[in-house]
Amino acid sequence: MNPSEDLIQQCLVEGQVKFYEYTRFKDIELIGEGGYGKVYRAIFKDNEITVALKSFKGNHVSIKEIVNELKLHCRVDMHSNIIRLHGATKNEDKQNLSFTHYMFVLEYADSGTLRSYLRNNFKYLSWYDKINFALQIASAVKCLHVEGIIHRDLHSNNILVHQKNIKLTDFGLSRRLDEATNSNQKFGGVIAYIDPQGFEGSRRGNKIFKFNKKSDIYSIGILMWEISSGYPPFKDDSEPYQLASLIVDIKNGLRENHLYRLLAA
Ligand SMILES: Nc1ncnc2c1ncn2[C@@H]1O[C@H](COP(=O)(O)OP(=O)(O)OP(=O)(O)O)[C@@H](O)[C@H]1O
Repeated sequence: MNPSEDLIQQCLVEGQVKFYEYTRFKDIELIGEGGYGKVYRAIFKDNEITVALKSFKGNHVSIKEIVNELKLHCRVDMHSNIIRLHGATKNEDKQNLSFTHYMFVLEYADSGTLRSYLRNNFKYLSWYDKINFALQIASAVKCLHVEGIIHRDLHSNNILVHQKNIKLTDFGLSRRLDEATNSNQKFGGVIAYIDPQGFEGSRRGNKIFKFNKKSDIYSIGILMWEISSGYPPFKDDSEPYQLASLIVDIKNGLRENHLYRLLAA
């Protein structure tokens, strides 16, 4: 075992995360790939339950970040709108090894990301459904905040849908509030959802801007706009925004306009 894997091992030994032998899974099939690694659907042989297995690419993510995500996830693993962390497994396939072969074993969400769900189902959603989504997102984020965690990366590709219910996921960028407010933040996340104060560079007046609970609330506001309009924010196919100019425009007060979108539809 390499020394950094000790950190994960420590989480397992301390009983914070349950370990499952890889051989207890079958029908493992790739279903998605994010910036940090691959996601597989698999069946847990003991009870035939479908789960998601999340692996991590080498160089893109440090073991420290994986352990951070594991520990934060454990602290909020009791909310029905937060994807459940069942445990961890270790892929012994030596051909397929990258940085680490540990994988998270997660609850499987059967309807994909909120972004794709809205794209495919928006016309079938009632206002009751949309308000329900908004309430469930707010409730999941409230749970994080009560535990002193800020998510920092809330957007419609980090929110999954299962049986018409919200499942918040991806704590890769999340931090405990005390850590987040005591450290210089690199900002992550998807531009349109990021608290515009984060674009002020590292300084705002004489103060260094720290992402905080209100930053998550801003992202929820953007998500509510998206749920009510059915469009991803600032996505205009006829005139796509350049990233740099979008940042400047948002800094200068640009916001999405719900009425305009409805009329344009
Ligand atoms: N628990 C899950 N159940 C079902 N599908 C999932 C689950 N977790 C992830 N996926 C699918 O796998 C894809 C990749 O997920 P992942 O969290 O690795 O990346 P991402 O959020 O898209 O990107 P990044 O990690 O760079 O922010 C998702 O877009 C989703 O379609």
